[in-house]
Amino acid sequence: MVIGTKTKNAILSQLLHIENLSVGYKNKAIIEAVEFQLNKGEICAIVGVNGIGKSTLLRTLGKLQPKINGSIQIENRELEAYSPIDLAKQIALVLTDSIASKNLRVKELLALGRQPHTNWIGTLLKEDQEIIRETLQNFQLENLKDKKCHELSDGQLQRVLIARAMVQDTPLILLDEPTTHLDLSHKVGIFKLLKDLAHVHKRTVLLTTHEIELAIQLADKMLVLNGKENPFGTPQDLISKGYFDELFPKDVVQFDAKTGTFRVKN
Ligand SMILES: Nc1ncnc2c1ncn2[C@@H]1O[C@H](COP(=O)(O)OP(=O)(O)OP(=O)(O)O)[C@@H](O)[C@H]1O
Repeated sequence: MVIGTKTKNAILSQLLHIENLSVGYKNKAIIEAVEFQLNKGEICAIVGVNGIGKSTLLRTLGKLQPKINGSIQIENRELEAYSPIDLAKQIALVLTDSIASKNLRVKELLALGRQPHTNWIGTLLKEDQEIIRETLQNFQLENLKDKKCHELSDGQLQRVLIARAMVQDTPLILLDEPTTHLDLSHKVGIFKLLKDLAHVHKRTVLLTTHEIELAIQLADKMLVLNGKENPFGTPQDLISKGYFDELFPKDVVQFDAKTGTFRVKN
């Protein structure tokens, strides 16, 4: 079979390919038949009501728990085929609540992010030091670099964790609710930072969030977990097909397709 240039380019730019995926616990599926693809340099938000399975899906994509069925491919290779060290070069995981290392200083946490690229005793080469220095600068963290992580505000800690994902230098970054506990301007700040990682630094960014209105404005693609068809597409595409109208009970909130916002029903 001869593959056309267009198809070849599509395969080359595709990073994540999910087919007929079921995730859950002890072989009991919580979310089924998830299908989507993400290209290099795209940002995608996973949304859905409390308890629908957003974190479970993200953890499965990060290989923190096994899938139940279907296929997860990164760079055309099944997730199961990656060794832990190879996977750490493909995926950076940002899970705010589980940071075990809050006693570390910011610069030490960032240095840990280089681990997949350093030797077994974790010696940082000049190049690693330079990446850390540049990232501290780009994320406006220079004045915080000697602070311990437990001394940071939620917004600062979130920026540090994303910076660590950046120094890990992986094509895919997965984040579980990166804007929880933040005020609106810091939520927007984090979303814009992530959009920058995708569009400027060409990382593929996949996050779970309850900030549907921000995601509509700032994400390239969205996956709406609704427990039925779990639609995936551009925010505009999903709006025009009415998927946000059905997300919450209509007698509580109503979606306004013109403004892309939810209104409280009186
Ligand atoms: N370790 C576990 N064992 C069994 N069931 C679990 C476990 N963790 C979560 N669940 C269940 O899986 C379902 C999905 O949970 P999950 O945390 O993925 O949802 P979510 O969409 O991220 O929710 P939220 O928006 O509230 O954070 C829930 O019914 C939850 O009770």
